Amino acid sequence: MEMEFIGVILAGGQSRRFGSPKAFAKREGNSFYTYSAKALESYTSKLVLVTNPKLSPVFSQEGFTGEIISDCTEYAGQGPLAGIYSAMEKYSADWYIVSPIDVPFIDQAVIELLLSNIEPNVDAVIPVVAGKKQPLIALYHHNVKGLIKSKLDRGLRSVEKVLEDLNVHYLSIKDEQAFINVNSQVDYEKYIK
Ligand SMILES: Nc1nc2c(ncn2[C@@H]2O[C@H](COP(=O)(O)OP(=O)(O)OP(=O)(O)O)[C@@H](O)[C@H]2O)c(=O)[nH]1
Repeated sequence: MEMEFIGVILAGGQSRRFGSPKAFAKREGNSFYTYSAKALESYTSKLVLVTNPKLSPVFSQEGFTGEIISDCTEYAGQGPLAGIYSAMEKYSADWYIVSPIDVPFIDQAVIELLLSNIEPNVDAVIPVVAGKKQPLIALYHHNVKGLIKSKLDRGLRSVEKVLEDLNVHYLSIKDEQAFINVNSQVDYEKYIK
C-alpha cells in the first residue's frame, strides 16, 4: 500500500538568540527556511509550515507555496513538539517528515536516507550525528500523535523525552555539514559569512 508523507517545517520559534526571525536569514541569497522546504518537497504530498500569527504573513509574502498554519491554540508557542503535533492534528498522513528552519545546509540526501530506513513497527526514524540525536530532522509516524498530545497536556515539551516512549530507529549519519544549526549571530559568522 502506498504511504503518504507530509513535510512539516517547524517555523514558530522566537529566534531570541539570533535576534531576528532566523527563517529569513540568508545563505547564498536564499532564506534559511527555503533549504528545508527544498530538502523535503520531492518526498511529500504536501508541505506544512507551522509558525505563529506574527510570522505567517511574512512567509506568504516571501512566496512560500505550501500550507502555512499556526500552532493549535492549546499549545501555541510551546516549542517544536507543539509544532509537530499541530501539523499532525490538522493534516493526516502515514508519516511526517520534520525539519526546523535553521539548518541551511540540509539536503535531500539526508531525507532520502531517513526514508530508506522506515521499517514495520518503527514510530520514528531519528538521525544521530557526531553522537548527538537530531530529533527535529526526523520522521514520525502518525500513530505517535496521541502520545505527543498526552505529553503536551502534562506540560512536557521535550522532543527527546518523547523518544524514550517510542520504538525509534536511530540512524548514524556522517554528513555533519547538513546538520549545521544556526542559532546565534556567532553561528552565522562562523558558518555562513
Ligand atoms: N511551530 C513551532 N515551532 C517552533 C516553536 N518553538 C521553536 N520552533 C521551531 O523549532 C526549531 C528549533 O527552535 P529553537 O532554535 O530551539 O528555538 P527558537 O525559539 O527558534 O530560538 P531561540 O529563541 O533562540 O531559542 C526552529 O525551526 C523553530 O522555528 C513553537 O513554539 N512552535
